[in-house]
Amino acid sequence: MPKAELPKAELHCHIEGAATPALALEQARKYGVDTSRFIRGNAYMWEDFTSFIAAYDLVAGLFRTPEDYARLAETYLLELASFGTIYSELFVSPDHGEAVGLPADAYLEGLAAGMLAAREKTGIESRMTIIGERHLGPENVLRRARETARHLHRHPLVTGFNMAGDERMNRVADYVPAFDIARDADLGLTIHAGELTGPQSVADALDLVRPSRIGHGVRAAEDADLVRRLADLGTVLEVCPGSNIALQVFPDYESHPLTDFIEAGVRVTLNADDPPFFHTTLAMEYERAETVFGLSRERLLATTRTAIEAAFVDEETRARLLGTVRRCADEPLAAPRLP
Ligand SMILES: Nc1ncnc2[nH]cnc12
Ligand SMILES: [Zn+2]
Repeated sequence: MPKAELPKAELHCHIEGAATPALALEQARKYGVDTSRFIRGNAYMWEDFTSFIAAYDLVAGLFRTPEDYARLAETYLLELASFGTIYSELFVSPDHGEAVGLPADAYLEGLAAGMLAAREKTGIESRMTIIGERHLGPENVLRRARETARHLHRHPLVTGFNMAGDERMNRVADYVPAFDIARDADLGLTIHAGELTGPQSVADALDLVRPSRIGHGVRAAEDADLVRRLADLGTVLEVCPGSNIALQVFPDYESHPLTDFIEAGVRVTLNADDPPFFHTTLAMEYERAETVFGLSRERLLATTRTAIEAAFVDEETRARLLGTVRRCADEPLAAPRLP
């Protein structure tokens, strides 16, 4: 563990989007796949949201067995732990497993093996939130919610339900039955909204899904009443500044509303979304929050605390992780002591 690392926690990282180009290239060699369409040098190639999702799907297609997914999760979590991350909530998408013939069960078991191996080696805690992909349509997301509710007991690391994908397609209302099933199954709820479309999608998410967290939510900044509503409700935003700039949700960091939300009392967390696709890491997000957005060390610690408070974990785990953050706040130069 490097010295004097501020404890970090993330609530928003898509596991397939965490594969580095180097790991993707190794997988491509293993399966004899030509990657020249989507990897050049050490970078993924895409230019807008649509081509990003296309590249992302091609990378996901390079992971085909439970062992591949175990390696992906363990590699990513070990990297997170190396810079002081104590908790990571991975967004996992069984649609990607199914696309290469890997059933959801085997997909989740592979990921869980990697998560447990990383915890064994470093103490990093992690959980999985199941993604329904919006652009695959309401029926598909509903099927995913039903299956997730059924699989809960077999996969104790699955604790949440989410919808990602192309927010420009269909209406939030079309997906309400899926979220109702997930809520009834006691899964934590979060939903991508206010990233590719405006504040109305955040308002719809609050009205119809009633999630405790929103993925991105940044375009809510265009509506002052909505920002007040987020603050009053205590809804936690999973803010991903590097992703927002890479996907041109905002032209530059000066236009990004992170600090406006904080000043308005909205609860925010820092996240990397799909780190290598957006040339970022969680460490870089924390670093940038300090150097570009001007957040103090106390504010960064508060951000980690908010993430742990909003994490989809059992109360015992939450208390233990909050204890780690508290000890670091008391001892400003101490590295996080993982259990
Ligand atoms: N930034 C993002 N927005 C919506 N869906 C995604 N899936 C992976 N990354 C995403
Ligand atoms: Zn996302």
